[in-house]
Amino acid sequence: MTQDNSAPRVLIFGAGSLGAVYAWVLSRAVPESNITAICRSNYDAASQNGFILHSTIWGNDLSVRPRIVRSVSETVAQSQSQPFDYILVATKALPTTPSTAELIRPAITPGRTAVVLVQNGIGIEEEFARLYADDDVPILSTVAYLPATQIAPAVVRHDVVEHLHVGTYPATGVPETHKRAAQAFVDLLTTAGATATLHDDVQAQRWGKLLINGSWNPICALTRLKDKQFSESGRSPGEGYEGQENEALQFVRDVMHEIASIAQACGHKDINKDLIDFQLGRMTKRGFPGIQPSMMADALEMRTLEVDAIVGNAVRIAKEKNVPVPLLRAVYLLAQGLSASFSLTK
Ligand SMILES: NC(=O)C1=CN([C@@H]2O[C@H](COP(=O)(O)OP(=O)(O)OC[C@H]3O[C@@H](n4cnc5c(N)ncnc54)[C@H](OP(=O)(O)O)[C@@H]3O)[C@@H](O)[C@H]2O)C=CC1
Ligand SMILES: CC(C)(CO)C(=O)C(=O)O
Repeated sequence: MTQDNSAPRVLIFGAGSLGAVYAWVLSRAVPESNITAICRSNYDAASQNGFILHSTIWGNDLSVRPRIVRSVSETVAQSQSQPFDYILVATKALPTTPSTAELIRPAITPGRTAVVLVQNGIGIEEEFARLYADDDVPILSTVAYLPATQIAPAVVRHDVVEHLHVGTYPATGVPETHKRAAQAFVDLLTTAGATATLHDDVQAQRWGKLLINGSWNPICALTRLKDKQFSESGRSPGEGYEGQENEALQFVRDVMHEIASIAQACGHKDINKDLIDFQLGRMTKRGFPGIQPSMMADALEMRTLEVDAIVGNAVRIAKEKNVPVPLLRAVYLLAQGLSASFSLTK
């Protein structure tokens, strides 16, 4: 495949559900030959057919054929001196050895490559910021509203919503070139026809999204119910639904309140009751059975759960700030236990 030197070059590390969606999205703004996807379990399928996307927003049977490689070293050897403009990290945010920050480092050209973290959770940027502290590498932290599931190798279903919130990490004290890299990435997605918003400080968006992920993701993973299914499971036989919040939904709301009180203790005053109503409303407006959060997809396949990035880090911050979070702590320990059980039963 010949590359277009006038267009940005993108490396996708973690070409699963979100990685595949963004490969397709970006292919509407840059040639497929400028996009490289590092694949692991879906390598054969992606090499043969590219990625197939079925989306309620963009349509069915959409396909994209980026360059497919197995590893960072393979792509570095192939690309010789041609630097990547963006490395999209769309793996689950898991504590691995070596870390993801270490794994992608050989593909980074300081002064040129921006690292775009497309991952849920809180505090996920720190391993990258620590390792690249002495290098000129913009770290773009992003918050994705994009429910997507890989339903077969390299085949992804996407539903309902698509929006990426983008900002530098950290929000302040970074060179102006890092702020420009964030703007350029938003412009690239907008040119591709996607929805992206630039934020001076994207951490408030992270906490706002954590209301959803810190509650629904582990609750759906633990119960194996989609969000709407769980909320309806709290209704007693014969009990009406409209206008009445049942026990299950009240429980999710209570967990969200604990997450909001941690965010407030960190200075994010907008993570409040109104935002909880809004985030809960996303689910109540949806038709039955609702959506399957990414952690539920992992639980059904008995894969390690992203429980520390999404719940554990928030519980640890709560402890530091003396914020009582008994429900969130219980959810964390149960989800952590479930995740640990997978390696025992495999
Ligand atoms: N799915 C969703 O609806 C949403 C997810 N998110 C967040 O986005 C992030 C990505 O989630 P999602 O797309 O669901 O994740 P998936 O599990 O679908 O995809 C992750 C991909 O990363 C690959 N991968 C992991 N480690 C490596 C490695 N060392 N080398 C090469 N490939 C690797 C996996 O390969 P393998 O299959 O071999 O394990 C898999 O293909 C998460 O932080 C999630 O919380 C945010 C919003 C919505
Ligand atoms: C809840 C959802 C789908 C929102 O986009 C998500 O972030 C996830 O599944 O992890």
